[in-house]
Amino acid sequence: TSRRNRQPGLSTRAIHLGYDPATENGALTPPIYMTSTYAFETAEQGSELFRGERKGYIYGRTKNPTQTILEERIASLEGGETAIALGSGMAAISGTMLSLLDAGDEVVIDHTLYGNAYAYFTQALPRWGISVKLADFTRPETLEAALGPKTKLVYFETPANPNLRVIDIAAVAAIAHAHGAEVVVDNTFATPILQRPLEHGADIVLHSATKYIGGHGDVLAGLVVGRAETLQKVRQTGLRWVTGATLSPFNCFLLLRGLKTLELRVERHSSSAMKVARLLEGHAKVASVSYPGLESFAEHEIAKRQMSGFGGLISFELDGGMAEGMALMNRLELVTRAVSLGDAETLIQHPASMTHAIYSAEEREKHGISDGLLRLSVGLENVDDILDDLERALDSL
Ligand SMILES: C/C=C(/N=C/c1c(COP(=O)(O)O)cnc(C)c1O)C(=O)O
Repeated sequence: TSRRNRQPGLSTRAIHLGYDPATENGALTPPIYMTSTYAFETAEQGSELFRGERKGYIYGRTKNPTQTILEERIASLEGGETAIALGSGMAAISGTMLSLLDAGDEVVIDHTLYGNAYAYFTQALPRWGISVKLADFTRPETLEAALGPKTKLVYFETPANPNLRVIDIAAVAAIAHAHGAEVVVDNTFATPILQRPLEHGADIVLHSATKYIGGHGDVLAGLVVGRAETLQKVRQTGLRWVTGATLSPFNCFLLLRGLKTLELRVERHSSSAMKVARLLEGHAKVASVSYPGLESFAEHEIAKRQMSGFGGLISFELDGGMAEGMALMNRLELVTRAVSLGDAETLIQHPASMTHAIYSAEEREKHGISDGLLRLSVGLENVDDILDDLERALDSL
């Protein structure tokens, strides 16, 4: 397309969209509005704001000018109408579900989710009369079978935490929409740089912005993107009085800062992860490697079609299973033993006893989360240093 009518790129929008320094004394970076409440010029204007007859700010729990810029930017990057920032990824999930679901509703979830998301759906929602069914979303026929007349929405992650399973968003959306169910996708692992679920038919996309979007291991946050009408419900109920899980203006500033380099960082995470995956795939001590960029990866074809890169997460297992996996983790010197992901630091963790310990052993077995599985978040260090640390530790086993 000619230069004139092309939409600005992802990084250009992440750096500039929704903020004009001229409106803030020329300040190049958006001010942090550290205020919990806003003065009304007149009593009538206050009442009009509450009635929604006037645009403006009332109170920090649901809106803040720094937060507004962040919400406009992430909505643009994901290709959605509007977005909401919340206090964590779990707040984004619970704020959305508790706004959209009522007792008696059903949801269908993929069987591989982040541990606490899995617990939320299988242990929390049923307490409020919302029934949850599981299906293997990589096999659409099992999803079809799980959908019923009361299914309000389907929920999944792709790539999924922790084994990187890739799900065909468009295929799932076609089946869900045929049954009148909405599609909610957790896009934490890929980020809008590598995939935009709304473009494939999803209705809502959400993030643990704690990860790649913050990108520096220094903020916990969640983001939800979708149609204005749906998100209004999430803001006015899920955020405002169901969870009250407000994100601080300072943390909105940290996410705005992270967004500026998101594309750059995701490209580096991905290129380094490809090299690390190749090293692991070729090492005698490694029994299996799951990385969407490997030809050997089960859903490599879908990943190639659906994603513009393969991300920074790798999961793998050693011949010696869990015991050898724990030994490997303890012998690493640069790679850091820690949960979370998407940080500048390369992190390694053991899902079965850490992020997915909340699954029962049989659930883990059934859902492809083996006891020996390790999950590696490849960071931004010079890749040769990451490779050397892994190879030296592996060779020493
Ligand atoms: C320690 C946390 C990890 N993950 C979290 C997470 C959340 C929940 O996001 P908050 O942690 O509440 O921001 C939501 N969605 C996905 C795909 C996630 O991986 C972890 O796996 O290492």
